[in-house]
Amino acid sequence: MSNFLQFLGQHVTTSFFLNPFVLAILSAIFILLMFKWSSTLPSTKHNSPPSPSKLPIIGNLHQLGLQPHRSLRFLAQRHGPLMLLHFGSVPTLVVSSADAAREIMKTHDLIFANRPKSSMFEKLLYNYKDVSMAPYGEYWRQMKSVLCVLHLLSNKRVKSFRGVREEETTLMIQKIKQSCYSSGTVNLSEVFAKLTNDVVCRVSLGRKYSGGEEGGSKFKELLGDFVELLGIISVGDYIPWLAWVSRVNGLDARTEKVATRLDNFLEGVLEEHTNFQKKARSDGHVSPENEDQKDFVDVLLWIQKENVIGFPVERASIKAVILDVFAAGTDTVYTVLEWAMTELLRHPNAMEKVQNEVRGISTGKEREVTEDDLNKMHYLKAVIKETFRLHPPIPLLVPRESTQSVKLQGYDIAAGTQVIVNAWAIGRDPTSWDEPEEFHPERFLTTSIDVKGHDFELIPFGAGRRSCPGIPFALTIIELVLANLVQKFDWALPNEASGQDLDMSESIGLTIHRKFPLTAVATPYFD
Ligand code: HEM
Repeated sequence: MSNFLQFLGQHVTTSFFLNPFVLAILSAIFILLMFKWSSTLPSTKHNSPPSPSKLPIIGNLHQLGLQPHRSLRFLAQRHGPLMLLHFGSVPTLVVSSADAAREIMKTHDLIFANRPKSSMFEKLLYNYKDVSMAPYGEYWRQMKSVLCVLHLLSNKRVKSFRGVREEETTLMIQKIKQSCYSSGTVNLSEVFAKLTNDVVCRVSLGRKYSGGEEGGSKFKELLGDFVELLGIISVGDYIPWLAWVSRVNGLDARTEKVATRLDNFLEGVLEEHTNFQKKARSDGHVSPENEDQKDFVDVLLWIQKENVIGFPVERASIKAVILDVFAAGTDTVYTVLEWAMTELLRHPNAMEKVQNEVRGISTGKEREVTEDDLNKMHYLKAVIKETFRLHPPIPLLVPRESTQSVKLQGYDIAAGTQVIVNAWAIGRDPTSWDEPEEFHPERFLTTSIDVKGHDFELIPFGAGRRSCPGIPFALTIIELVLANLVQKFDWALPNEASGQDLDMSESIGLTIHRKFPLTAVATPYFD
């Protein structure tokens, strides 16, 4: 054996390797091995989406301005529908076309199903125990599909609140009539804010907490603080070593105070419900017929007690879900009503058409618009869609985050990239819409495009796994209120102003409503 090795050592190294045929084979094997090795290395050529130039430390934060949806559209017009920005140290992909949004929310929906962390949401929503900001995973899946979609926001449950919607709409109409007779004008923004707040309070907590009722003004003020804080970005989220700023400027203390006050309030509500249920049981008043009178807290406590969904629901989860409903369901609905009436006042032709349609359909003895009539009101629905297109209440939707690297339209997107979809810019994209800046509800009479997340040109409620579960809840109340307003009154602007004089400035924050309240003159139609 040792002789053989010696032989190899002497001869194979010389004559064998000098053989041209062996040399050719060895070279081919070497090239193949090199090719295979290089293809297993991470690609050094990373094709990032185009980026505007950035500043040290803050990145592109200075380019967001007070109205980020407008600033980001401006940047996208120069850099393209997929654009990579840096918010401090956080890479942020900005999506500004229907095609790019489809890639994120449909083709690669699973990869983009996470939400980025936010210290504000963490503190206010019980460490992400809610649905909207919960990280993607089993907890979120159970809470959303079983709890939200099946038990709280199902069509059946939404229908069960029909009485609440109709009562509150009637009260709103009475209030408008009173305003007409007393001052001649109506502050519609105030009317819509009260209406949505009262409906959401009754549906979720079982009773109203607005001015006049017990604890009302305190809760309203607290809710205002809560929604305002959700719209504030804590600097430490984007520049971690500056997290101390929120401690020094009082933001942390304010957030903790609001979180504690909200928790005390919700504890009181839960206690009240538990005592009420105990009493009802001991009085023998619990029966399946009561199902229709259950509010969200009742349903959640029942699910917790009976272990209906197969996993334990913590008390913190119940409180976080209730806060989600307030955060997601009040300002958004009120905003749509405010912009819809603004646009109708600016466009008398559209106002006349929608009035004729609604008055023509609800002609019964009582002349009441009922929810059964709404499906026949195609122009009304077109007005609402057009309002969503021009004024999506949350113009940049709710941010997503990628959980793994992915290629999008030829660009490499790294895992952990924050994603912002500019639904406002997509709704005004001239490649998808004719005369995109014009309010033109007729465009929806000849197309099947809807707001429900299947048509990426119009995605005010998002799309895919993380899309909004509150669409039936929101649309039913918006349609009912708008139909009643245009049926029961003729509308004009104060001092005979023309619609085109109406100030269209937008507020700042997460939900974009009018900067100045909408005031109008209402003349009762039937009196
Ligand atoms: C006009 C009214 C509303 C608008 C424009 C709206 C819009 C949105 C948007 C843009 C998202 C994020 C979607 C995504 O990431 O793809 C969302 C999520 C959500 N919305 Fe709404 N929403 C409205 C009403 C409501 C209502 C009334 C409720 C409940 C009563 C609700 C509950 C939620 C929840 C729980 C989520 C989180 C879903 C998840 O992360 O899986 N929303 N909404």
